[in-house]
Amino acid sequence: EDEEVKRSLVGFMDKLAAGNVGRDQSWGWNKSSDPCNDKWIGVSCDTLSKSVKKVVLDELNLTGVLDIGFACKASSLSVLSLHSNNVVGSISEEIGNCKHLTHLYVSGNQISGHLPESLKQLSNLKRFDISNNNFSGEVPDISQISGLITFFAQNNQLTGEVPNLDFSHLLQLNISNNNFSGSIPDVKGRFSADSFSGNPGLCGELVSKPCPPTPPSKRKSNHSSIKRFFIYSGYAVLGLIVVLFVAFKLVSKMKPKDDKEAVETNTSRRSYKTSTTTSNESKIAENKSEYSISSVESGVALSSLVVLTSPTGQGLRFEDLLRAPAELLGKGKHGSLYKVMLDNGVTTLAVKRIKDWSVDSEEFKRRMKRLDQTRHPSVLPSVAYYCSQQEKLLVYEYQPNGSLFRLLHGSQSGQAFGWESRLNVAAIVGEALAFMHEELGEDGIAHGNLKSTNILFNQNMDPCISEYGLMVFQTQDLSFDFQSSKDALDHAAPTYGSFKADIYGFGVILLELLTRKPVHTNGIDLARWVHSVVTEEWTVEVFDKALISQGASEERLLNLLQIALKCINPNPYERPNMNQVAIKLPDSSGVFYKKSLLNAIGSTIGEVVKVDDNTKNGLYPQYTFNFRRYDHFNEACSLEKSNVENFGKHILEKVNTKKDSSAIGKDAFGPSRIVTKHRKRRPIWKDITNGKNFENLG
Ligand SMILES: Nc1ncnc2c1ncn2[C@@H]1O[C@H](COP(=O)(O)OP(=O)(O)OP(=O)(O)O)[C@@H](O)[C@H]1O
Repeated sequence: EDEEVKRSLVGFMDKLAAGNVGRDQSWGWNKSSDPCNDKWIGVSCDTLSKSVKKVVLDELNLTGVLDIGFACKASSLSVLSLHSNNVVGSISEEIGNCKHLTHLYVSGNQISGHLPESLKQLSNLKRFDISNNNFSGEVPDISQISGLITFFAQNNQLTGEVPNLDFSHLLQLNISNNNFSGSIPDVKGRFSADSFSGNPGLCGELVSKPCPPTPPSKRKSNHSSIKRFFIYSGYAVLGLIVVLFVAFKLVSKMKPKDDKEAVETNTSRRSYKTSTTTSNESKIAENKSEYSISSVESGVALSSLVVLTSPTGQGLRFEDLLRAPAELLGKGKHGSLYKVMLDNGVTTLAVKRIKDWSVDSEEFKRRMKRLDQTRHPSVLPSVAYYCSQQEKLLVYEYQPNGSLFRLLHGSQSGQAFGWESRLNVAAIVGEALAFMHEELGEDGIAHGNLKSTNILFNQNMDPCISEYGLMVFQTQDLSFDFQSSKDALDHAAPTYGSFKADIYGFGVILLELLTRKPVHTNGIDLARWVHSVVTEEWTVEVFDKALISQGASEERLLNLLQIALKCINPNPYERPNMNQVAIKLPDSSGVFYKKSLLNAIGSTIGEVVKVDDNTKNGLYPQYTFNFRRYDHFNEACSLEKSNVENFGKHILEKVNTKKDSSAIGKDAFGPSRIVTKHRKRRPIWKDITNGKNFENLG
């Protein structure tokens, strides 16, 4: 780091740790050493630029004063985390200098004062947690930070209206126990009353407290329109009741006949039965398929397919599934998996049939509902499910590019799966898992069966976690390394074991990425093998030789190995939680950022006409663009590198060498705009999930 930054950081720590008896030499943070080369405690650096990227000083009993100004002298700082210390002071306007900040975590301290206006300038901010402090005053308008996904500010003394946030993109919100007042805005059905409770001045439907009527002066002008509105609504409601009544009568008359026809037309293939258990109304409400079906195995009439909110499932009926040809993809420990191509010739689904499910039907339905509400772009959502006493079926979108297991250990395992790609998989999966654990911690829903066959690649070769929440961890499933802690876990809540088993599973995935060795070979367990090699100080031996020959830095390999070893600690109580793991992983947002920027450039200047998916060979995809705006310039430009900025320059060079500026037109972008215009805009989850729809970015 450069001298000035180093001095500021030392100043930052001196203030923060003032009077901290626990601080010793081993922490670093002094002028005679370097934060990156000498590994100051809590500091992570960018390996190329050797500049400070993350400062994580959680639970260190720090009791001094926070001086953000000093910290933000490290201009590439992306994560600042001071969870659970006893730090005082305030967040000053100088935080605006932390332009690259993506995560700000200061919860559980004694920080007070107003939030600075310059927060608005943190356009890269994704997660913001100031909960459990003494902040007061109003929250500045940060609605422009569209990449913000977490906003936690509970248990402070904040006042004014509910912060103006981009609710359609925010994934986590908690502003409970403050002094906010006024009406709760439309949160797009994404948050419940819990996010707002403990603010006596708040009103609105969500907190079941009607807002006071608008003052008479305002009301008067609206009076006649309100009156008219009520009169017409009255008529409308009356009309609707009549229509529903008639429809109900008609449907109940026609229904037995319809079902009979259905049974008759389908008996040649499978046997269908009408449901006598559910009323028509509840069928509509639960979005169930039209037909109920007898169990595939036993022929007993049971409940029907429940279609969830994912767009792929809309209109899906059980009979569509049964009519379609199914190909058995594999039989795992917990059931079989079928690839099902629907009649429409477009939709391909993967149907998991679970046997011996240890959870009762009610619990299963509760899980499915919670999982449907908890979306992350890198977690494959279930499209629909079927639940009977005898069996459960889970429907997912089919993912065409196989699993991480196949990529690492499949038949073409000779092919390159580069270091950067492996780091990206680790980062994306780690962040997604941390998100799910945080969201579903209270519901006790962990993945339960995390392994490389459950990490799938979608059509863009982005990894996603599949089958989240389907299994409940049982101590008899413990692998060798768990045995020593079996007793301890037997006495802990089962859900605790599930979350800790996920951490273990993630650690094993990291080991697979680092070693390219399967989890079990000839009776040898990968985790045990790595442990034994590391304790005998043959550490370098564990790494995949291909990584070393590709020039992966030993330091980064060792860092990732350290994380993996913590995750597979035989004692589950000593394993970190997923948030602690994710924060240590390389930053995955860069991956999303590059991808969406590519798409942004594409949609602005032309069309992506071809994508060569080289990812299987360990390369980035190659995009070929046709320029829309520059008609005379109708050549394609391709990009082989991951480096988007070079790509921007490359396009501009081409445009500029044409020297025919009149043909480019008035609205052509100036040289810096293609790159910088989109640079400020971080991708939002929706952009990432729907890779083709990037118009808004333009
Ligand atoms: N949605 C999907 N799209 C494409 N392939 C999938 C999908 N889900 C699973 N697969 C693949 O199908 C194969 C069989 O899956 P299955 O879940 O039955 O096996 P498993 O994960 O090895 O075992 P289990 O989950 O029962 O412990 C695996 O190789 C898996 O990667």
